[in-house]
Amino acid sequence: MSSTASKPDVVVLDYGSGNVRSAVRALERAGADVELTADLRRAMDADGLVVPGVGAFAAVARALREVHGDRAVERRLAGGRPVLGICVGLQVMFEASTEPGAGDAEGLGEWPGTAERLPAPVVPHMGWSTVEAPAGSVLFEGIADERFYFVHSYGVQRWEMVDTTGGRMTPPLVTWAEHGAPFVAAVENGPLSATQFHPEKSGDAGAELLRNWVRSLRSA
Ligand SMILES: NC(=O)CC[C@H](N)C(=O)O
Repeated sequence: MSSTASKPDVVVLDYGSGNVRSAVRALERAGADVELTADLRRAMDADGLVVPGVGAFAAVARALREVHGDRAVERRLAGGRPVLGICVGLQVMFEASTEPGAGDAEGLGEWPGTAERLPAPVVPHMGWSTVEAPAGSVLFEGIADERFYFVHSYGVQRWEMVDTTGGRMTPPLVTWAEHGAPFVAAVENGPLSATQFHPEKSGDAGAELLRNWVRSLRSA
């Protein structure tokens, strides 16, 4: 996909998150022209916006708001323009986290729900896990049986969004994984997608997932 001089294919939002460089490299390998920036105009104009995230939920939510990343996400979604959250970038698309220090830190609340500590004997969940992807998933096309790399202690363990439109709303596609309990591994909800795992650290399967997302930008 070749971007015009006026805009990149993908902007990775540069707001101090720790995994931006690896995300940029992985997206470039997926065939996208990528720009790392916090410039809101560039973030709005790009075909896709990636919101990476590592570290504490509250710090990520605060840093995102400090560059008005919340505004970029909301305006893009209002216009049906694709956004991909990664790791804490998935968690902050929900309402909250019970992570210490999160206190009353609010996520963007694009989906109802809370990230809660995984009830497993060993936390963080650090390693490769398989996922249960629903039929029709675009992100997991051709890779639904693969394993992906996770590094997290919190996860959204209940999907709380309900369809109040009587079936007129296209239901979100929720992919699950398990570590002590089932948790949301990925969501595809119209223009908003997110993964709890790190596709940029998930080898060939992660690279294919990013290629699937970059290809979907063409039809957005
Ligand atoms: N990989 C991370 O940065 C961890 C994210 C989050 N603090 C969690 O433990 O779930």
